[in-house]
Amino acid sequence: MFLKRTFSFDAAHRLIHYHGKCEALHGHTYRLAVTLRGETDREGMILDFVELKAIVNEKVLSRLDHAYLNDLLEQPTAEYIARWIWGELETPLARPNCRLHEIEVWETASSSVILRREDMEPGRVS
Ligand SMILES: Nc1nc2c(c(=O)[nH]1)N=C([C@H](O)[C@H](O)COP(=O)(O)OP(=O)(O)OP(=O)(O)O)CN2
Ligand SMILES: [Zn+2]
Repeated sequence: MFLKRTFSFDAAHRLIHYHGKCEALHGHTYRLAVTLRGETDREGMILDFVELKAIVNEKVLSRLDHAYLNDLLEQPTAEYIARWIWGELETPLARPNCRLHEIEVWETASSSVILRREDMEPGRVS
């Protein structure tokens, strides 16, 4: 079974290895979806939504919201932001009954990237 919770954060960035309007400093209201895959525990939950929110707030949103993303990543594309978020969340969300399955980052209402566990396997190009 899959469990998903969505979040949002506002951040500024510029794409330095890019020729076009996104080279210039600008901002987005990003949306983030965190999906776990697992089995229900004795409380009937894959993971308490409240706990998921607290972990994502502490590990990710506290660092990305109202931040300049180039301070964190040289080229803060949605792809690299998703990878960074995966690295921050994989261990804190790991449980005997579930683990991180997917990160989706929307840069605009119509554009998103999806990063799944299989993309993070060694040797995969992602
Ligand atoms: N594969 C990717 N392509 C682009 C990324 C990215 O992260 N991954 N990022 C950008 C820019 O950050 C840019 O801000 C997004 O541009 P655009 O989609 O044109 O966004 P707009 O808000 O201007 O959307 P409109 O629908 O044109 O108003 C570029 N590419
Ligand atoms: Zn942008």
